[in-house]
Amino acid sequence: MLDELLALPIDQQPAPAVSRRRMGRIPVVVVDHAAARAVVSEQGAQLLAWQPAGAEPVVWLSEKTAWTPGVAIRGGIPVCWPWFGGAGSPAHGFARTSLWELEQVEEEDAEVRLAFVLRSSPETLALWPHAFTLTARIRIGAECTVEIEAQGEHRSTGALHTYLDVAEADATRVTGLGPEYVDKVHGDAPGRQDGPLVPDERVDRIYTRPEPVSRVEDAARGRVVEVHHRGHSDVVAWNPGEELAAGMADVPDDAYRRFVCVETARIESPLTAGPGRPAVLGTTLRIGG
Ligand SMILES: O=P(O)(O)OC[C@H]1O[C@@H](O)[C@H](O)[C@@H](O)[C@@H]1O
Repeated sequence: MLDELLALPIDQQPAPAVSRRRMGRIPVVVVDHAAARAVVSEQGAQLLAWQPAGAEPVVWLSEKTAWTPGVAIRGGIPVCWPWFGGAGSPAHGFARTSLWELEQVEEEDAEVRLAFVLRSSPETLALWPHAFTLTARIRIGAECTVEIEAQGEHRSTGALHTYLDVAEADATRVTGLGPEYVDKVHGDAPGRQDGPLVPDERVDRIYTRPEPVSRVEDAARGRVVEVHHRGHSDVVAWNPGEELAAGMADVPDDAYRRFVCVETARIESPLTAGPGRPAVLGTTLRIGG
């Protein structure tokens, strides 16, 4: 998928290692730098692919993504804001299906930095009655960071909904999630985590006392990916499992075995922005030892 995106015709070249292209009618920014290759969708300011030099791709992107403007893209790191899940409509907020503005492109020796902005408009005010400026800063290099900063006067929930590519979910262990969770598969029942999470069946959990770093140990590939959380109150672990995945038009039937979502989230404790006090949520992916 990354190679396919990198091969799209170029619309514009804002920096030597950065080009703007189009996947269907969705504009995307392609980074082809010595430190890493990556693709970011201008719809949603959504990282779609990140491959540090010498490594295999780190995030999962569905090959059944529709690439239809206004329809959520399945994979990468969707920015879910200003609400998490079904707290409003559309699910996971409007940020992921809105077209953002590419505001900044900086190319350095070690990384490329992109900034995207989404501002309130009559369309967003009809869905959520608050004026806001939401900035997404994305750093692409040996590590990858996605950070959102919300300005205005409001309370919001949200998540950086990372889909991590794993060779075999059954042989994957996720640690650092903390001892307690709310189990969305079983009617929000409280649960206790003993040892690592192995996503070998449907999982939909909000971990409410997570550690600052989650580790995804992909035993089949012999790789560990660290997810460093910043500004979060919760971490969500999600995999649809076989039955749910079979009913999802944008997920190939067996693909639920090849990803696990580890999401940096603010759910139990909303993000609060005020004058001169923006609210920030960030996630950094790093290949660990
Ligand atoms: O299908 P969507 O809207 O992208 O959501 C995917 C999943 O996202 C997770 O964050 C939620 O906890 C799940 O309940 C949800 O099913």
